[in-house]
Amino acid sequence: MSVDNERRILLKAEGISKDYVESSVVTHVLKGVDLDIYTDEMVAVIGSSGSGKSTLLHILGTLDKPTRGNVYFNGENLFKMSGRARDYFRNHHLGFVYQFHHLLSDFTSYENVAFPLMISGEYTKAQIDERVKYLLDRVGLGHRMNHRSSELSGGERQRVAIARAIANKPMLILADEPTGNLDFRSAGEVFDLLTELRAENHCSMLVVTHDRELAKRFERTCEMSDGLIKVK
Ligand SMILES: Nc1ncnc2c1ncn2[C@@H]1O[C@H](COP(=O)(O)OP(=O)(O)OP(=O)(O)O)[C@@H](O)[C@H]1O
Repeated sequence: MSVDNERRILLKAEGISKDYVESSVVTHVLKGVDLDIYTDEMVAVIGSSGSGKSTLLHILGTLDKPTRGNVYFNGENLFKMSGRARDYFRNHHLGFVYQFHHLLSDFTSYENVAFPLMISGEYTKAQIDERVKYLLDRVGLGHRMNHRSSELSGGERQRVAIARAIANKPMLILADEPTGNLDFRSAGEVFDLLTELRAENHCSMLVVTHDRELAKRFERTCEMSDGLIKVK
């Protein structure tokens, strides 16, 4: 393996804590999580319901701020950036997949995948058209391009959501129970697709899940419990 192909740390989370305060009651959800994600790797964070997996994913994805601790991406402290720089970072380098697809239901598959490319402002209309059609074909939905997401099955919606997450060629995909809402067969197909596209794009992927069977399919699994990651 040449030096260029060696894995290096892409994302480093250090001492991440998150407290929620409601009616003067403080809940310490995360209590100092440390986590490294390397380039071109797939990691699962497993933990029971309420252990703080989604909270951690939101913080790593800069959708929420930690109470204490830092997140570095390629060595840069994400929470020391300006809000605008963080938005740019999120739009250009991260892809998100959620349990409930989060597609815009009145828009077509084509439009849902095209939006992140249009927002980035870095592609011509012809480039967007080529990429969207390629991705929808790749996830097996070339024939559903002009269907609204409300007209698709759960598995099909999740495949559109994967195409959308990968559209901008992100360096890291963050997925929150990406197969949690699907039956056994669709879940397997969606997971296979996610792993194939991740490998083709050489990006990293962090999946949070409570599904131990799913977690077995990862190169590396971390266990979240009592607000900490116990096994790295
Ligand atoms: N905005 C909030 N305000 C107050 N408490 C919150 C908030 N968001 C999450 N929590 C609490 O933080 C804890 C962790 O929630 P989180 O959604 O991160 O867990 P999870 O491991 O992803 O659970 P699940 O697998 O059920 O989705 C829960 O006890 C939840 O009630």
